[in-house]
Amino acid sequence: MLLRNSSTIRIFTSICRRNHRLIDHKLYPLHDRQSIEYNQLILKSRQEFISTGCLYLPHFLTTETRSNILNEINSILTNSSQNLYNSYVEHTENLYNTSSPETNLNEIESSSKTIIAFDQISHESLLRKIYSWNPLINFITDVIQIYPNLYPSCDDLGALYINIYRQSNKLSWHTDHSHFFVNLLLQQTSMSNEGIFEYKTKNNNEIISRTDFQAGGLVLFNGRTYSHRITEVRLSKLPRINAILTYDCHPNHRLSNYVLRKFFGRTN
Ligand SMILES: O=C(O)CCC(=O)C(=O)O
Ligand SMILES: [Fe+2]
Repeated sequence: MLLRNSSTIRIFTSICRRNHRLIDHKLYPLHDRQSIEYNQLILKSRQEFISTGCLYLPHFLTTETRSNILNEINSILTNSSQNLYNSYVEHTENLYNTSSPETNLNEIESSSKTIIAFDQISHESLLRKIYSWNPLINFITDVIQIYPNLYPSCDDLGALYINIYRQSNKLSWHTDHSHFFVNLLLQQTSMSNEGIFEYKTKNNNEIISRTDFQAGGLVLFNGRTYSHRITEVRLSKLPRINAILTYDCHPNHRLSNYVLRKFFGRTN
């Protein structure tokens, strides 16, 4: 019995250890929630998130993890590109609003990108491992401190998805429903002023342009309070690629059919 228990613990520890090696665990000791280093990281991260609405953790993924994930994505792109959804959305500043007859045409923006939905990402994918890795969920819970618990979404399409911004793609100014989104930066464009994440400060006086963002970083952003956008990719042959990880305070979170149709072009 003792033997079985200790071998179960060994297997469990080795799975956890393998997962924490996917990220730069020396810089970000998410696996060691009791440590002083972890608590210092929470204090610093929370301060950045609360004061600016944007927490940026550079070099979050190891170079190897990022390149393996990009290989996974390239194989999805070559094997199923005709099944991927090229989303084109017209929207007001609130991305999720149904446009009403009263909407002034000048207020309408448009956005376009290619999306790889959750059900198109393989079950063995490293992205899925990172998405459901409990230390990451605990870390986000500890930084945000709005909800006692966060859970991976149950949505078959929107739980975890990949955005690809190619030439002429962009995401116009908008705010989100959710208090936060988690964004893994996987590839930046080859042009320093294209496919850039920008947001407005609270009183909309200033636009912050995050030209410092690099592939491999993790971003936690308060998209409900701060209007944000991705600038157009014009000349870059290299698309901007990023993954959105959706967590919610309810364990049974799903997107509405309206949102699914709008963003994924289908409901299942
Ligand atoms: O693709 C991005 O980096 C931003 C995504 C975003 O703002 C959104 O999906 O609401
Ligand atoms: Fe957004």
